Amino acid sequence: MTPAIESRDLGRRYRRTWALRGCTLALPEGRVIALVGPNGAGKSTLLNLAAGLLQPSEGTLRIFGEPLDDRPAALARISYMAQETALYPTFTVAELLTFGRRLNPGWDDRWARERLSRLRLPSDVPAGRLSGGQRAQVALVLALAKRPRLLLLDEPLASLDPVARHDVMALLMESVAEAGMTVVLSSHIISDLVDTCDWLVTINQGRVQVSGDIDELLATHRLLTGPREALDSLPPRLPVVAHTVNGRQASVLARIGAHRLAPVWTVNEVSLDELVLCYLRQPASSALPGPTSVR
Ligand SMILES: Nc1ncnc2c1ncn2[C@@H]1O[C@H](COP(=O)(O)OP(=O)(O)OP(=O)(O)O)[C@@H](O)[C@H]1O
Repeated sequence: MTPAIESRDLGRRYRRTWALRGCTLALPEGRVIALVGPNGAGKSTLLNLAAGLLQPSEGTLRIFGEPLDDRPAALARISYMAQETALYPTFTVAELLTFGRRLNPGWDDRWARERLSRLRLPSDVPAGRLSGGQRAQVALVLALAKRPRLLLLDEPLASLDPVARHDVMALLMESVAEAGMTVVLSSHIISDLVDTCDWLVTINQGRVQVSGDIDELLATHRLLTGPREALDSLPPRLPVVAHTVNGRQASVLARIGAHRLAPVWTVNEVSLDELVLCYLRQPASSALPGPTSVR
């Protein structure tokens, strides 16, 4: 299957600083993809490149198998909700809908109106007077009404209270189930994404560390605990993501695969939170499967 997003050695720099470098990825279509990384990791840069709002400084990027271009037909397939929810503050919700309808050939006006009224979002109030949560919901409805094949969301939950977070995610998941689109959403809080995403990308200091199916990542990573002397007995080729030594005890997060371990190790499953945290604490660790790994 052609990946939704495919990049090879993609990089973008601002003057001398590389915001993203050596990014080789193949993100499958039809998935809800979590893009996780600390502040300044390069998440927005990658999303802006995928949305066609930034040009690469090096490398290539394909969306649904085609190089990015700015023809209306190509851009119509992509919706992007940027970090600072960019709704024109003086426009009412009704005016924003009209705006969207006029600009987007595939606009689903009936769906958007029905959804806004179900969410009890007022249509005659200027966007600037809505609460942060309401603005996020309106922005998401607008992004979805375009009927995109690829939806890019840059920290859609930032600054929302728990109820608004829940409502925004519920709206998103309902729409994903209806439309079967590909969604990439960034966050630095993995717990927001655990229940919704099925593919994980971690990005750290401008580099992609992990890209993989979440179930598969959880099935292949294990947390090992044992005496510190046993560290020397670990298989030499075992991919170790991180290890810590506390007194006489060692803890190791490793991508186990078919490796056999000495019986001194206690082997436990790892949660997605723990897995992400370990990778993000070790910028040099990588478990990136190659670009051909899409199934
Ligand atoms: N317009 C710009 N000019 C100069 N440097 C920039 C610009 N935009 C981003 N950067 C730098 O590029 C790096 C990656 O930034 P980016 O916004 O992509 O990170 P991020 O992972 O989205 O961070 P956050 O979680 O804080 O939003 C950072 O070091 C940032 O300072």
